[in-house]
Amino acid sequence: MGLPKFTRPKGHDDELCCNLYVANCGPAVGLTIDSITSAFSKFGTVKGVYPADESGSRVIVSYYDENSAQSALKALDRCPCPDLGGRSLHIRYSVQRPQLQVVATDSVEVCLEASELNIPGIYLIHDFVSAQEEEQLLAAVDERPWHSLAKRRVQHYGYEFCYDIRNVNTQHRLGNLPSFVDCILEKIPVFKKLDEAADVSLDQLTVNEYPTGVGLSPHIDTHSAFEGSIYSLSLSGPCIMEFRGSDDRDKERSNSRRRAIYLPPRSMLLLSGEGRYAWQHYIPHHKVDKVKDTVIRRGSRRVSFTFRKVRKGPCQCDYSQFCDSQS
Ligand SMILES: O=C(O)CCC(=O)C(=O)O
Ligand SMILES: [Fe+2]
Repeated sequence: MGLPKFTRPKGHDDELCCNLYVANCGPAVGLTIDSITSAFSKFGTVKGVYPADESGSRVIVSYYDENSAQSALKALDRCPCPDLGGRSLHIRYSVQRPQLQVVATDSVEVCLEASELNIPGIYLIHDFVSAQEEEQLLAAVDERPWHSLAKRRVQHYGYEFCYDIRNVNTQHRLGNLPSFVDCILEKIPVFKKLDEAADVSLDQLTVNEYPTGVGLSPHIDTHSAFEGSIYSLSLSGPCIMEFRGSDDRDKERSNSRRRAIYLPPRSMLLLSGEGRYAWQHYIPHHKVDKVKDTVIRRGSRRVSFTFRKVRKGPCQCDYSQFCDSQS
């Protein structure tokens, strides 16, 4: 049986419940599960004693009855416990995390191909760069200075992207895109076969480095900042990218407007048309992703190269409700 996952109760600290989080208690401090069970059984029938984490010195004592838990907490918290070698325990209430429910309602089938997504304008090409090119691209960015944001690091080329205004300062050009991305830019025109209208002359690059488990909040890239084609190359580690149809305010229906795609390293994603202008994209903050029936661990980092073309005039897209140029 898997380990039950417990957390602190949401409400007031002294709200009654059946489970106690007991610190300074467990095999790592010389107390067996049997001796802990026996000591806590004085206050009522113990349903189970489980490790609270990997430390070996914190356990969850679970009773059938709240009153038993309350009595144990009152008697044993911060008092030397004679049945446990005089050890002083630190005890709080704890509730079981509704984990299965979260997974069930929160998960969305992850597609492997963009065509399965059913979002117009989204395309994915696997193995867009070779393993050797991937290595060279990573080495090139690692030789250059990173700029640290709260949870990830970035580099900007061509134009700087300003996160506070979610836009670029078109008056301040940093220069040409660096020559180490030539091997990518040369191949970009193959997207024309998938999307005739794809922009292939790109002048802005943001490199993002995400540590394991770090994702990206839902957003639509500002319409007035960039033209209609946004390319994102994934390197080093995989992730999933989710999409949310942003006009859907009805929570009941929101699942039908949520889609997800698996982005393996070396794949190139194109967001264009409706997928670029009218769907939010984001990367869930997960350390592992469930893709079909396989659990895939995110690597120690994912590095993405996002190529865009800075817009010089107002956006005139057909999605005015999402367009900052038209509102
Ligand atoms: O990391 C990525 O693949 C996406 C980055 C992104 O959406 C952005 O910078 O706007
Ligand atoms: Fe984006």
